[in-house]
Amino acid sequence: MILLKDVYKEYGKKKEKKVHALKGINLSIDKGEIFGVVGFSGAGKSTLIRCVNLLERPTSGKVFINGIDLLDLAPKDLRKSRKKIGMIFQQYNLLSSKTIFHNVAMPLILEGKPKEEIKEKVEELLDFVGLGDKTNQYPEQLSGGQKQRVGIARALATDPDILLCDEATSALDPNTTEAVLEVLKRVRDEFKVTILMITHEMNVIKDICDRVAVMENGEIVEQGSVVDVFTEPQTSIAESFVRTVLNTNTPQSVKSFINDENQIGVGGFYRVLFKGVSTGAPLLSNTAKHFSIDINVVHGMITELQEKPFGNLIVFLKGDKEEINRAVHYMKSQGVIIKEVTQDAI
Ligand SMILES: Nc1ncnc2c1ncn2[C@@H]1O[C@H](COP(=O)(O)OP(=O)(O)OP(=O)(O)O)[C@@H](O)[C@H]1O
Repeated sequence: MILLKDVYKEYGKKKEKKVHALKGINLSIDKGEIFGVVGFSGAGKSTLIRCVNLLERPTSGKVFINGIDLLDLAPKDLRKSRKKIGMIFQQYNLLSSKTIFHNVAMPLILEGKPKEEIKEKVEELLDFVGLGDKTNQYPEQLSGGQKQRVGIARALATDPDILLCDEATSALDPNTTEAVLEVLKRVRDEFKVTILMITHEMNVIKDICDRVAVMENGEIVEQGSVVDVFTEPQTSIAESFVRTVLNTNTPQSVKSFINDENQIGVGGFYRVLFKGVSTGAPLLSNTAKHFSIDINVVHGMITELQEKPFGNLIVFLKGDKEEINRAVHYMKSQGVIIKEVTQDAI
């Protein structure tokens, strides 16, 4: 559906002033997927999303949409392909002097569609985003979340296959963000639209994305399913983003309590990750029954990822090393991920 191959983007002409905004991006996004790109300011996210519809032309590389390389197209064919790519923006980009109806109708008016067809389509879209009663109002009369829903309705007017979301919820409060994300989920489910969203908010990725790529300094440094990246981030930057929403670290007050080895005894700290079904099993009590070890739960959290439970526990396994190894082996066989960690890493 969306395929970026070795995409580079340089800004600036003079050698000493060149900015290498994208340095060889390879990305493949499937039809009907919600794909998130996260990164700090300046990582290259906006440049990346703007290269997908050629608002920015890559310096080199290829951009395939539905198997067609956009960079090979003549201007007329490019305009046609672009109609299949909708976009929504952080600042909504609505026309303040036009009504909500007119804002959503604009792409269809520009296409020269008949009035009746436009009316039917716009009303249907405004109903879809829950703003059927706002048709005659003006953007300034709406809240931020409502404006963004108008932006979504406008982007859907040309029946796109792809929706690009550029920090679409960054200006919104958490409740409004949730409502807009719900609409985006329905856009994917009901219209089968593929969604590429860039954000610096990891909670947005957690709430609606199927897969995520982490960008740093013009490169994708990590990508994978949301469950994999959240549960086992491979890079420190991915880990720091994950920590902004899943605080798996043991609070300092608990850490100082267990600082004294005499209090905890001989053994080791382990991080236990439960994904999906394994979250419901009474694993710790079974392990304590079967092996001569004590299990002390130091810290724990349970949340939901991709509508499945995910648990992260820090435990101290106390006892004979051989017995602990056998217990760890048993827990692994029950489908959890368990790793010994140093006291500093809990
Ligand atoms: N039109 C431009 N001309 C020159 N440099 C640019 C231009 N647009 C972006 N850049 C530079 O390219 C790099 C990547 O910028 P980009 O806006 O893509 O990052 P970003 O991750 O989207 O950041 P933010 O979250 O702050 O928008 C930055 O160093 C930026 O200064």
